[in-house]
This record gives sequence, C-alpha cells and structure tokens, in this order.
Amino acid sequence: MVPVTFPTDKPLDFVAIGRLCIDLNANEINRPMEETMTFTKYVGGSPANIAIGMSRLDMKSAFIGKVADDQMGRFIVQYLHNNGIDTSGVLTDRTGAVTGLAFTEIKSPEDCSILMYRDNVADLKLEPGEVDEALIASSKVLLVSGTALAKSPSREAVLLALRYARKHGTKVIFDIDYRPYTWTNPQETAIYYHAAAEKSDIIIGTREEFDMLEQFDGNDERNDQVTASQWFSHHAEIVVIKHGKEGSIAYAKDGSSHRGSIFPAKVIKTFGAGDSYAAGFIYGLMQGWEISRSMEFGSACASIVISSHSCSDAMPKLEQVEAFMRQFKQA
Ligand SMILES: Nc1ncnc2c1ncn2[C@@H]1O[C@H](COP(=O)(O)OP(=O)(O)OP(=O)(O)O)[C@@H](O)[C@H]1O
Ligand SMILES: O=C(O)C[C@@H](O)[C@H](O)C(=O)CO
Repeated sequence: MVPVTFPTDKPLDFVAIGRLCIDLNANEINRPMEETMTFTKYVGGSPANIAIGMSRLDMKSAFIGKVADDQMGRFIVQYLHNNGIDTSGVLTDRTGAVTGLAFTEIKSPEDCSILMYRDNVADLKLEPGEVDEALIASSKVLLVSGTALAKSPSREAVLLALRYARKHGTKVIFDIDYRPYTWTNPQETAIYYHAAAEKSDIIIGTREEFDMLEQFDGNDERNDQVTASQWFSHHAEIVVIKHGKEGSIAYAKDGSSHRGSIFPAKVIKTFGAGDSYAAGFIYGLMQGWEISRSMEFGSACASIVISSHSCSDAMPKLEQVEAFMRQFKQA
C-alpha cells in the first residue's frame, strides 16, 4: 500500500521555503577553526540543500525565499538555477540585508560544529505578500524548514505558505531543523514549531528537535511512539525521528513503525546527514515506495553526503545512490 498519496495534477514536484545561505567549510580539517586558514564556499541552508537534493534526483523543484543584493545572493540564485531549480519565487532584498554564513568546523569526523553569522540576514526578511501562492498551488509538496519561523516577517510568510498549501491540497513536509541562533527563547520556538507541525502531513526531526517542539505537551517521558501519536491527532500521516548513526524510526498513521538502519560511511563531517536523508526519503515516498525502502534510500544519500566535504555540492544523483547501494547488496 502506498504510504502517502501525493497529488498528481500538479506540474511541480517540490517547493521549499526558508533559508538560503552560504556554507564556508574548513579546508584544513581535523583541527579547530582557530587553526583554519581557508574555506570552500558552497550554497547552504537546510531547505536549499534539500531542494538541491531533490533536483539532483530529477524532481521538478522550486524555492521560495529571499537573498541579499550582493555577490553572495547572486551566487546562490545562479547555483539554484544551474541545478534546475525554479527561482521565480526567490526575491532580492533591497534593505541592505546580508547573506547568512555557516562556517563549518571539522575537528574530527564525529566532532563538527557550525559557527553561524545570522545578523540582519536576507532570508528572514521574506514578507508574507512575497510568498507565491500559485507556485505552492502548482507543487505536490511544500517543504517548510523550521528555522524560517525564527523571526518576522519570515515567520508570517511561512505561516501563510502553510495556509496556501492546505488550501490547494499541497502536501506539507515539516523539517524541524532546530538551530538555536536567531530564536529568542525555547518557549517561542515551541509555539511557532507547533503552529507549523499541526498543519503538516509529514514531520521529520531528531529526538532533540521533537523534545524542543513538544516542551509544553506534558508527559516528560517523550518517547518516539508518544511523539508520533500526538502528531497523528493533527494532520500528520508519517512522523520520522532521526537518531544519527543509530539510524532512524518512522511511524505511519496506520499504526506501523519502521526502523531505518545506516550505510557505512567514510565520514568527513556529519553535517548534511539530515538534509540528504530528507531528500532521499521524500524522493522515495514520491515514487510510491514503501516507507522502509524510502528510509533506506535516504540513509544511502546521507552516507554519501557525510563522506563528502560539502552538503549541497555533494547531494547525489539517482545513479550515484543506486551504485552506492549496490555495493552493499552484493556484499
Ligand atoms: N555517522 C553516520 N553514518 C552513517 N549514517 C549516518 C550517520 N549519521 C547520520 N546518518 C544517517 O543520516 C540520518 C540523519 O542524520 P541525523 O540524525 O544526524 O540528522 P540531523 O541531526 O538532522 O543531521 P545534520 O547533522 O545534517 O543536521 C540518520 O538517521 C542516518 O540514517
Ligand atoms: O542550515 C544551515 O544553516 C547550515 C547548512 O547550510 C549546512 O549545510 C548544514 O548544517 C547542513 O546540515
């Protein structure tokens, strides 16, 4: 049985809304950033990474967001365009806002952190009136990345995008994507995350992100099953909880649960696992695959990306994922 039914009468497969930033990943790895002298520039931002991942997997993708009126903003738009992503929903800020920067520190394969520069960033200046309703209406899926709820007017733009999606029968996928910067306090985070999660058909997050989302929901023993049951009482059809190298678990509204294992990886940096997993998982569901097969595909995408220096650049094409998975099937 197909786990999720996506609309078929829409020309676009996927549209994401939220952060467009620049990753500056340390070239001198396995040391603290204090000892790093050079970085490589990539397009970044969790929803941008996922949209790039979807496009690499031949899904017709678009983006709704805002970039700075500078070289970085133009680099981002050009990169999305070059990767087949419809950028008609990406606007340019004219207030002097800047591009968010994510400096990735790679102390060791398992000890990575991100230094975020996010003051006065363009992506959080997306106005509700700048959200393209027709673009959302023409897409099978809208992906909302939680950090876009961190500040107005982006917050209201995302809440309006959610209303458009529900109005036009576009499936909503909420990637919780909690990043502590920009938020004023955890209570604010939970309230706005709740507003998004209650309108979502598929919710993806780590255990910690769900704990942040559910901090007012009582029952301190927040286990994965309790979490899933709570969201099924709203719109959710699938709830996925990611557990790093322990894999993932998905719950479906039909009562089934599915454990996702991982593929061995020559880890360079752990960042990008969540975005690539999401792209592969969503791709699988949109092919009509079972949840377990979609999780497996997402895990393969994740292993490929964490074995690479970048996130966006490393998002794999279909044949690359298939070749990667065959290694383990033949073993
Ligand atoms: N070390 C690893 N080796 C192999 N697969 C991994 C590893 N870490 C994560 N994964 C895969 O990627 C999926 C998502 O990773 P994780 O749970 O770390 O999400 P995340 O915290 O959102 O990731 P990110 O670090 O990109 O924010 C996991 O469920 C697993 O399938
Ligand atoms: O989403 C961010 O702001 C950081 C990303 O750009 C970076 O690629 C990452 O952390 C992916 O998980």
